[in-house]
Amino acid sequence: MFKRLPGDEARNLVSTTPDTAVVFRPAVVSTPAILTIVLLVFRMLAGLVRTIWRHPIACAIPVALGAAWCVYGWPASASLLGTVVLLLISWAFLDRPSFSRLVGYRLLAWWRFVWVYRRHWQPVMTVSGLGRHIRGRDYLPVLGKVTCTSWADQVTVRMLKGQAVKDWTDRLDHLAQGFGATSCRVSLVKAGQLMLTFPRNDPLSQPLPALPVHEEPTVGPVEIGKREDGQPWRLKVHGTHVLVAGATGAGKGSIIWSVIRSLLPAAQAGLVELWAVDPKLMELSYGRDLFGSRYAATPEECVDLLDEAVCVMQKRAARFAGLQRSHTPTIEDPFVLVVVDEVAFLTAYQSDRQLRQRISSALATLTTQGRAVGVGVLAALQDPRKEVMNIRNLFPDKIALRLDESEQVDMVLGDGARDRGALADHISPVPELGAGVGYVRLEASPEPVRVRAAYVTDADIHAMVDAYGPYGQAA
Ligand SMILES: Nc1ncnc2c1ncn2[C@@H]1O[C@H](COP(=O)(O)OP(=O)(O)OP(=O)(O)O)[C@@H](O)[C@H]1O
Repeated sequence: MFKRLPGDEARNLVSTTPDTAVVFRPAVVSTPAILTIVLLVFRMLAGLVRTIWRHPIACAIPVALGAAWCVYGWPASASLLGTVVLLLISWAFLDRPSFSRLVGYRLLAWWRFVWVYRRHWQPVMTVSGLGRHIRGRDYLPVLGKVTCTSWADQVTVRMLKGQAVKDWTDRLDHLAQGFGATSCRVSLVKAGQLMLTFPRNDPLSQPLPALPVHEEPTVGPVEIGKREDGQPWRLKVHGTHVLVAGATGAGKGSIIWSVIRSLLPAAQAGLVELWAVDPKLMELSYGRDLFGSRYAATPEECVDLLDEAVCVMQKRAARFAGLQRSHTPTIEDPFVLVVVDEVAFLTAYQSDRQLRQRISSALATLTTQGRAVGVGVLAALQDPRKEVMNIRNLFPDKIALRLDESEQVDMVLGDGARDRGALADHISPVPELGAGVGYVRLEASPEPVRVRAAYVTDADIHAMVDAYGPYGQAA
């Protein structure tokens, strides 16, 4: 691609007569005009066919208007145009979602393609270093299709040969600023092709109220909030263990309470048992009656409760051995969810070494062997460093809420998560804007997804205790 051009040889010439200028004249072969014209006409025709093929309706409208003008005169054409506009406006008023999907977002995508991305493509690529300017020629990544959703623009890009995804993830800020967005995310579509996501607005900027409790008992995945793409955020709790990491005030409580809230009907039906380990004596004590006797606060109580969970797990494992490899919740063998608020109080900050070791080993046993027999752990943690939580990798699912340092993002979500756009250290510390907002990795994709948990208020917890408290007493 970057073959040396004949002109470059001039600099390698050695002249034996220094006073004589070396003049290099490359041979010029003139292309016949007819060939250039044929090529241009062919390109125009190909472009026309491609446009008609891709946008048949958008092309049909100006053709019909033009035909009406020619055949019946301009008044007919103008009234046809007015009718089309009126129909579109009525459609937009009557059925906004279908109008947006079929017309609105397509028009917006076309406009953003022309006005934002194509217009700024060359300067952004060159300045950010993603394009190359070599010997007078620009080599730029190819801008593909632009698709608009309710909250973001998705832009497909063909990378330059030899570029890596990392070249792009290293320049997220350049891309976001260059195209006037607040952030940018990069995902690989297929070899050599990327999708850039530029949010246009933030659908998670408003706190979400607590979600209604569905009467139907379910062990999950349980709905606990909203994803950035507008879909419900469902968290798997049965058959896994979940670690929620977030700085103080990040909203860990909203995830814990949203999970508990959605499991209450199943708990009432006897399919789930909620066990609470609350060393901070703050978060879970608020709905203490929901846990009945399975509530522990002092370090001694906590270790006893965790040991009891290990005991339940081991008894089940002994019964299931050779008979079944996965757990289905039943009244005899309900799903046991051990909720631990601020797990570091029990592991890193516990001064009694013996207790600390017992707690760590109980947690490690539960997280390595519990999920197949229906014992899960949902733990919250402020500081995800290894010194504080050396078993964090035993939790298959992790949620990164607002974190203090950028390095902590990869500690929670795995290597490269921050490069791919999980900017958990950029989440606002203002509770209304950022509490409960975080990033998760869904099973189907390595790309981090931005989410917000619904906020379960103190009044909601009281109402939950009133409605489902008897379950706790009975447990
Ligand atoms: N999902 C949410 N949406 C909106 N606001 C929230 C949400 N979750 C929490 N908040 C607000 O943020 C404040 C702090 O939340 P919370 O106590 O759950 O944080 P935390 O991460 O548990 O902090 P800590 O570790 O200090 O206990 C709450 O008092 C509430 O006002």
